[in-house]
Amino acid sequence: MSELKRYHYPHDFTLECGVVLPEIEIAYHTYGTPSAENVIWICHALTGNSDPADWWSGLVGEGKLFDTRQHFIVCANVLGSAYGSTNALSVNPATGEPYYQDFPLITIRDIVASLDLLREHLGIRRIKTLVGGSLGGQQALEWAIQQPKLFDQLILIATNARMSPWGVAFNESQRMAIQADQTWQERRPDAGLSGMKAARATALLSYRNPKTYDFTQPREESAIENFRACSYQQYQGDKLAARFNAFAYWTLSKVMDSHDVGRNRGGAMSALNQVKTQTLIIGIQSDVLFPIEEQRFLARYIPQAELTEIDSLYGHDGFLVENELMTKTIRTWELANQFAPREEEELIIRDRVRVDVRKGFSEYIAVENISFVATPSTVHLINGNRIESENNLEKIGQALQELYDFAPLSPRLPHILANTRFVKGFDEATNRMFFADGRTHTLPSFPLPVR
Ligand SMILES: CC(=O)SCCNC(=O)CCNC(=O)[C@H](O)C(C)(C)COP(=O)(O)OP(=O)(O)OC[C@H]1O[C@@H](n2cnc3c(N)ncnc32)[C@H](O)[C@@H]1OP(=O)(O)O
Ligand SMILES: N[C@@H](CCO)C(=O)O
Repeated sequence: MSELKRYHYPHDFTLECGVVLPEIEIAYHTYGTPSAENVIWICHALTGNSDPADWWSGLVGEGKLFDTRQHFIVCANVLGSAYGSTNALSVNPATGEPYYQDFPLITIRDIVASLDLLREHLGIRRIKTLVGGSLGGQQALEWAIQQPKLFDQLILIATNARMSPWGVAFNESQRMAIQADQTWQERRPDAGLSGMKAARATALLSYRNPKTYDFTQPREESAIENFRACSYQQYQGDKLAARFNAFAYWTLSKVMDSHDVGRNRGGAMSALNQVKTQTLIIGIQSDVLFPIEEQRFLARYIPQAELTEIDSLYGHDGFLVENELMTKTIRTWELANQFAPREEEELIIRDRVRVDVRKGFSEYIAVENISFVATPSTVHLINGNRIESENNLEKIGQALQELYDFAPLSPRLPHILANTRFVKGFDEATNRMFFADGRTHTLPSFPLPVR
């Protein structure tokens, strides 16, 4: 657990829309002790808060991917949100009353400006990893464009370079639900709350997909009304209403709409090209709100980007739910990053890795069993066996996991694995690996115990 902290910035804060907030407050959490090299900055999504150990508990905590014992983890609540930073319910110093409907238009760039103020306040000069999903990814991307030298690693999950017309339309439909609430123009904290419930229920349709509902809300055989899916939608509206407000929902949906990294920068491609950080992009194939094409677009135009596409029953919300998959994907990428190739190698290796081997390599980590993938259709095992396949590495991985006990693997294995992207050859007789730079490494021979 970590306490909510507050940073008060007592100066004019000029928003992109031209409005000046006379002061702002940023609510934030930190975990761990800072050093020059251990800062991880997490950006939260639409209804998240500044405590990632709360909403991303599968990834943030002791011994987890973002290990609070090793890293200094920072997360700030975004301007306009309901969780402590300046928002529509804050008192407007000019009037002595809450802003309510007068709260101005906020953009991702405004949020990033506030994050950067907090960074300076905390004395952070270098951020090892900047990570965010959805609206969090939009912030992370914008920040990495503005300050390409500040970050070592950038992880963008289920996000995009600019909000699509489809996404804007979803948000507008949700705002229409809020507007239809007769209380919406009233100046009180719970104005528009019923409308927000309908908005959340609508949003759920974009965070999930038909398969999610088939699986989690199956139709009752004999029912002719009051289906499971109905009470689920109602419940989700109520659940958000218990922790959020319509003003914050309205503000942040507009933040999302205005997101376009290409604005006043000659377009998105040119903006993405300004990212100089090693970047991992994770897309969810079943995401209907931030479709996979949007992450492919990011990967195409961010110079040092890797794209991993994952499958999740949960669609867009997969980034909040698929902890194991996220952990494995990010760990794999981080390991490989420790051995960045020289530029001329990069061309050759990346081509091969991207198209063929890389997928296998990722799967290796995911299933913790394949020593390396020599060709797209041949998997070499640590015990010297070999499996031929039609490049269906996932199936092989599953089969292997059922067959072998991988517990006794060498502690040096991660190092070896990280090098596999440079492997040029493997001699099965001697267990020797030949690297692109001429080095060799002999794998320990451990006949793995068969389960
Ligand atoms: C821990 C926190 O509250 S974090 C607070 C900050 N929130 C955030 O950061 C936002 C990010 N989080 C989210 O958006 C969500 O929490 C997610 C996506 C991670 C998970 O969504 P959830 O709503 O928890 O999961 P899911 O869609 O499976 O719904 C489960 C809930 O619906 C209820 N439910 C499921 N089916 C039905 C149904 N047919 N009728 C009524 N209720 C139903 C379940 O009982 C469960 O209730 P509970 O949350 O009170 O335990
Ligand atoms: N479930 C997420 C959706 C937006 O990414 C949230 O409520 O923040």
